[in-house]
Amino acid sequence: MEKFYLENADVYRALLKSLNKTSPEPRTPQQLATETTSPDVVVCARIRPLLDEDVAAGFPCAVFPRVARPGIIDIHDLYNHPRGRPILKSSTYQVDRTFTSQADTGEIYDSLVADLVAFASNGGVGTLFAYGQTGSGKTFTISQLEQLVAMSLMEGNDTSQRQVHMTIIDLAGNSAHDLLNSREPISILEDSFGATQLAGAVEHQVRCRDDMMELIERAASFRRTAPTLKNDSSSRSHGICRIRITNPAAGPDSAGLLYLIDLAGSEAARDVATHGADRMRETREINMSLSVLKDCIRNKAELDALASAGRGRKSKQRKPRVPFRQSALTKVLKHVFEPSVDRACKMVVVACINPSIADVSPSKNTLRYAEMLRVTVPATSAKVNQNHMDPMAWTDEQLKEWVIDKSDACSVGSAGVPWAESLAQLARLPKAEFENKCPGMIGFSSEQVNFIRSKLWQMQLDSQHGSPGTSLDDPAGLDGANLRGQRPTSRMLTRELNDPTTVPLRKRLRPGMIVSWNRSPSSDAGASISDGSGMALILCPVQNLDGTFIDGAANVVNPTRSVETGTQARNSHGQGRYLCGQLTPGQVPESYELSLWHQIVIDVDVMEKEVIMEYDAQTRYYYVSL
Ligand SMILES: Nc1ncnc2c1ncn2[C@@H]1O[C@H](COP(=O)(O)OP(=O)(O)OP(=O)(O)O)[C@@H](O)[C@H]1O
Repeated sequence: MEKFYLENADVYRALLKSLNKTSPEPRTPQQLATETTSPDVVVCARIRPLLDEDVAAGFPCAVFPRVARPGIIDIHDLYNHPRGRPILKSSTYQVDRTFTSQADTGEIYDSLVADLVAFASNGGVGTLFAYGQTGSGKTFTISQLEQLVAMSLMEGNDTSQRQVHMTIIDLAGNSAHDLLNSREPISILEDSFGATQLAGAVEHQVRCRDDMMELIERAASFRRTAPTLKNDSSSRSHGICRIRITNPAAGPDSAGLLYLIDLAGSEAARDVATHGADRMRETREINMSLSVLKDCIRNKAELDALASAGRGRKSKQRKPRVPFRQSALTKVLKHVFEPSVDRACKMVVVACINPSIADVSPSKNTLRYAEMLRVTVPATSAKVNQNHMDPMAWTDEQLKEWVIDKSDACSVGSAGVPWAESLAQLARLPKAEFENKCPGMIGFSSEQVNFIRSKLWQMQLDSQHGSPGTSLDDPAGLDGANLRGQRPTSRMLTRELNDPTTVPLRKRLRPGMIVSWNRSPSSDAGASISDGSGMALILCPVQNLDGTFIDGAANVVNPTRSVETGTQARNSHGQGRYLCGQLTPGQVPESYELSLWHQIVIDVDVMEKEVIMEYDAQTRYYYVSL
């Protein structure tokens, strides 16, 4: 085939010239107007330049990214027509971003990886995969990105506060080796807590950029020498660099992970032809692990999209399964793929392409694989879901409008809203990153940022649980006044910060809401409950109770009488009274414990306001967040 390409190189160039004038618009994968690609998985292609040896061999370039349509790539192959002159066979592929042969690795870093680093620094899990055939530039890309990551991680402003640990391994089939420890074999095990452990791998703490560079270089030298030791294993193994970033000041929950992965690639047909049985088995194993990886990336993105749309629990739609246990590679990446681990994850896939016509076939395979990783999810648009109360259903424009309205009092115009993320992404950011993004970029105080975040979640929860204040006829609900063009003044914003809702409390009461309440001095209810916290979690309206029952203070509760106020209920159905669980002060300052066994009936008349609290899984206490 190579001989055919070389003999017909001039014919090929002439055909390309005529194609520019007459070729029809190539077909691109269709996407419905109501769909979008997953915001958490970005798939891009990097086309490396033709190397000197490619040029010397005389193979022309066959891969052409479209200038006017970023993300679309044409591959023009030369087909040996049995009855006449060779003809062009063109195929078109679509990815999210294309980096042409002129783009340097810094451009990839700035547009895709810098975000992942910030994300991991704030407690998220960021993963970058480089994929492509042998010689397409995976190692070139990953090693330069590792150096740029080292520079940005170790030269940032807050290096004194964070701790960075690094592990680099390579994985061939089921056998793994520590590249920072003389290729010592390691095991991939699941511990009794279900976490994947790289047993035997040494995790190195890095304190400065030089430390990190030295480790990167050490790992690279072990990969580089491997081909002579182990039959070209550099291209037949997955190279995994794991960077764990912790910030002791922010607590154990703040630990983030950044994975930079140089995937074993598909091989050119000319290389496969000379393979023996062992090498063919290796190739099969690689293909299997890449196929499992594809399923994991796709299904995880679909699961996340379902969760973002708030349909995870209710929908009867079959939930995609993430088969991460089916290969050693995805087992190592359990943090990324396990659905039960509700960690925010972002992925970037760089498909590396060799542009030479001699390699069109593997280049097409790489781009086909890249296209399969682009997951189409329902667009979070108002057209798809008309529930205005659910911020997850807003378009980016609606989110920005809402934030601009909120930020009016801070003199920030539309240009000041910098988020590239959709709300679905934004709301799922780790809290620290959400806060990092907001105040620095749009001039909000930390109190205002907290308010915005709490409010977004409050609105989303309201919309899912169908709270009394939510209706399509009254989309204003909690915030309609501001969304409908009435610009908030700083006084309004301050008032909202104190009282986060503009709809009366009694209209918004719902199970799960925490309220503060004022116990009347005449009340005997709760007398036996030590030190009432003045806060309670609403369980259900009293009228939902069946007959009388005994509360936590041994009072007999009758749906028609109020235990708390001791007065007759406003009507015979017991409306206006709620069975609540008490929140009592915890051991840690400013923490509260939910005591469900301390149940009490509270009249709405003595409820003061909603309190937004956050649950901390480590201490098992609630903390007031607003
Ligand atoms: N963007 C680029 N600009 C210049 N040279 C490049 C670029 N990408 C790759 N190269 C060169 O191409 C050659 C092959 O690249 P590299 O070793 O990174 O490929 P690979 O896909 O990792 O291969 P393998 O799978 O065999 O490890 C190297 O000589 C590298 O310097």
